[in-house]
Amino acid sequence: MGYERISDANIINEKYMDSILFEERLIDSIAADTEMEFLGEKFSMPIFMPAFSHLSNFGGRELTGLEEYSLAAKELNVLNFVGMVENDMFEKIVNTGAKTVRIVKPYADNGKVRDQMQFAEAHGAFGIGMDIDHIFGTSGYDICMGENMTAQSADMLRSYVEASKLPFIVKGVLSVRDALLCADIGAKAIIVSHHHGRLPYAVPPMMILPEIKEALKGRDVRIIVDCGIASGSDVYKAIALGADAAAVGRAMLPSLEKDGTNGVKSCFSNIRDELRYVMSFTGFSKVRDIDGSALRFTR
Ligand SMILES: Cc1cc2nc3c(=O)[nH]c(=O)nc-3n(C[C@H](O)[C@H](O)[C@H](O)COP(=O)(O)O)c2cc1C
Repeated sequence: MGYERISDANIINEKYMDSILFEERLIDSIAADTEMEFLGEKFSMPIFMPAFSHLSNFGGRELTGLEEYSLAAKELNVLNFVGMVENDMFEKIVNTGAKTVRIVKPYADNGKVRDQMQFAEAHGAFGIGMDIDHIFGTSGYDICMGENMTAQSADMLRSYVEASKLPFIVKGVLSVRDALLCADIGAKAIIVSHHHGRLPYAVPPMMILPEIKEALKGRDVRIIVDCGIASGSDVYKAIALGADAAAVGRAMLPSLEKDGTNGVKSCFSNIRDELRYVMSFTGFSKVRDIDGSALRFTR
């Protein structure tokens, strides 16, 4: 039999997540509750919106997909994220009333980075951040939607943190080394992610998560995980391995496309219900109590 090489980090990631199984702990268990706290605010579940961009008006509807999922975030009381957008679109998103983190691109035009961060702060963002895993393309620095990206030093990141009163979140952390640098520059949270497989053979975020969690012990840095998270079981595994919350991106796209805000609400509610179910089955009634003791690793 031939051996087929797999470099796609999305496939490697799915296989890793599916290799983790649950024990049951039913005696003395009570029905779980999915409320949680993140950076001083209460949310209904540890399941956050993704930092998306480029979503236009699905089905010819009036609002863009970005606004539709932001409305769902507001109605569900979950933390909202948005990625590469111009200021006018950011304003529409924040005006939905969703608590929103703006993830700014590592633009080569540093004035644009600072302008977008300042705009976010002035218009009521919950937090700001940067996706540091979108610096490189295969020919050098990446170009996205005609915008050049460039390298970001620790000093540059620190200067963004110092320029704002908002919590700063670094997205695209996939090593203990970068996680510790994020703590050093004063980031309040990181998103452990490979940005849907930008790097071939990228380590599954959940595989490296326990090491990152351990390295950040005693540092004031919260952890979010994304990539391939599509069910309550996936969210549970992320939390059990050390995350405070997980973000669901591509898995909610079909519901968003079909039914807009209501589709996303129903998708997230289903994921939350499965999370609650697995928590109850494994003996954890509160999100903050979940640990890895009910996980079984099969590889
Ligand atoms: C259509 C689309 C647009 C995205 N735009 C951004 C972006 O502008 N900024 C960013 O940090 N990540 C962006 N992402 C990456 C997601 O935030 C997320 O990290 C990635 O899709 C992995 O999560 P998932 O597997 O749940 O989709 C985008 C992803 C998709 C599919």
